Amino acid sequence: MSNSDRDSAHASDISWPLERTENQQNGGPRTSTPALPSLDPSFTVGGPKALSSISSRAFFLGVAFGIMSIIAVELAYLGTPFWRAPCFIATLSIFHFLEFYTTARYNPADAKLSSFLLSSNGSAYNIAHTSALIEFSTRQWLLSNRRLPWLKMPFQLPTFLPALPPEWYLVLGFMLVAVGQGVRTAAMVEAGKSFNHIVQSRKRDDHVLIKSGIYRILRHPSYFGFFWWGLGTQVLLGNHICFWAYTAILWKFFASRIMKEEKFLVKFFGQDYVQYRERTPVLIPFIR
Ligand SMILES: C[S@@+](CC[C@H](N)C(=O)[O-])C[C@H]1O[C@@H](n2cnc3c(N)ncnc32)[C@H](O)[C@@H]1O
Repeated sequence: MSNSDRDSAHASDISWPLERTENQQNGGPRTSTPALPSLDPSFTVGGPKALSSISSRAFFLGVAFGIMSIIAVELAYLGTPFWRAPCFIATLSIFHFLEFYTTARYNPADAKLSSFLLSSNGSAYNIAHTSALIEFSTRQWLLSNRRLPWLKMPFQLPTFLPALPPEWYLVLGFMLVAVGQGVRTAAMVEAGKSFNHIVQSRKRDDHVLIKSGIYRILRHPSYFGFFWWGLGTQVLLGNHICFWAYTAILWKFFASRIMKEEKFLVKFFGQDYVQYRERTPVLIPFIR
């Protein structure tokens, strides 16, 4: 068989249905394509793994990250501290994208729409981030009005209004956000199939005790990461009220979650977990 014969034989294998019909009408070779395997309904519209919804959320987060980063850089260039607000939204976009991406890459069987943690975090989560933006914007607006006396203020400015935090505070904020995000992602990578956004009350066959990588240093690295990331965002914004509110709410949430989670881990892994717990810290203040 010459090269051109081989090419035309191959071409007929992948021909479209219309061409195949013409082939058959002309008495050409009969070809048939195997039927497509039926699609798991969870991947279709409305399902928990709907591919269209997953792609649109990833697109939305990418666009939000891009636009917010450009605005933040522009505002910083213009010398206004308002750049911190779009920077905060950009860090949120990265966080939510990485929650899904890391699950899809290292624990694909568990990857679903809710892995973005966009709507499954409850109203407290949304209220917290909205409050952070409100506190920041209000304070910045009041401060900028104080610097522009020709702007008529509708009320007397409070004299206790805190000024913007110093530069080193900003560096600390960036470091907390970067370290927190890095540690959380590293934990999800290391734990792989054993990582689940929902605390498991029954041991799955593929659930193994992870004591390696970042888990060698920290007992709950993904919680450690989220705790310090959350506080870092408030340091970055220079928020005073939300910083303490985030500290209290996150601390209470993780203290109770760790206690509940460890009861199950002791049930799953027995002495192995008890010994691991003894020698590995959490590094969230006052959680042993
Ligand atoms: C959201 S993940 C958080 C994991 C861990 N607490 C952390 O902060 O990195 C929750 C799931 O991880 C599992 N898990 C927690 N620590 C684990 C470990 N060292 N090895 C294996 N599974 C673990 C729990 O059983 C639970 O189902």
